[in-house]
Amino acid sequence: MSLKPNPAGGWRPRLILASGSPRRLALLQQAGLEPDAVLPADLDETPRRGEKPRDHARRLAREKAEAALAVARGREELAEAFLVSADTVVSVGRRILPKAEVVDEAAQCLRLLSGRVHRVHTGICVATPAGKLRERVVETRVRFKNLSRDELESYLASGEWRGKAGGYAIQGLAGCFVVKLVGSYTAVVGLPLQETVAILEGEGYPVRLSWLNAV
Ligand SMILES: Cc1cn([C@H]2C[C@H](O)[C@@H](COP(=O)(O)OP(=O)(O)OP(=O)(O)O)O2)c(=O)[nH]c1=O
Repeated sequence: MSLKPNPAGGWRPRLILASGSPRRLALLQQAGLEPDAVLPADLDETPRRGEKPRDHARRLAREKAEAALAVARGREELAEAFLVSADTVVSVGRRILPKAEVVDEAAQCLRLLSGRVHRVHTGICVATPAGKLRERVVETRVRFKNLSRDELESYLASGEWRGKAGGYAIQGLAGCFVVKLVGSYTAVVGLPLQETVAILEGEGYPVRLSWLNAV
């Protein structure tokens, strides 16, 4: 890989985040990584018939990466970049819960999640400057307390569920519902940091270079 000078950071390779999620940007920054470009992909996220939740998360992460790569190819300054995309899916058994857009959807999800264990599958896809795609799905099990009618209504009134897989955001008020979590907290929020950093480092991206000046 031939490195080009990067105005944002010496000679480090360019980094693209293929996501419009502010949580994913914040998580990447938490890992000391500042993307040079943010390229959200607009995809049809409907699950295929019979598609398993983890396969769905893997496929969408890859499709987001491919869509963003097509855009990046047309931009000289993004040549030879690393790219990161992700997709988060909440499931109960084989059932994939929607990304709640209206209050009824969120209410249905939360009634289903109340007092039970569910799974959060976050697919990640890392594209390298050499054109390789590395994929991984991180699975986390989360148990919610029994939600009272009051809790449910207050949560729905907060609006925090909007645009979130399974109709909740663990990093907000819904953190109060979690009895137990086995797996990766950052994967539930939207980007599993340990696994993302491991893939980037394994492919030669100098992740820890940017940690040197972290306070
Ligand atoms: C379960 C859960 C999901 N989420 C969010 C993460 C994702 O943003 C969203 C799931 O939808 P995604 O389709 O994974 O992502 P997105 O549409 O928000 O962004 P993009 O496709 O551009 O990357 O739900 C939380 O923020 N907290 C949670 O606890």
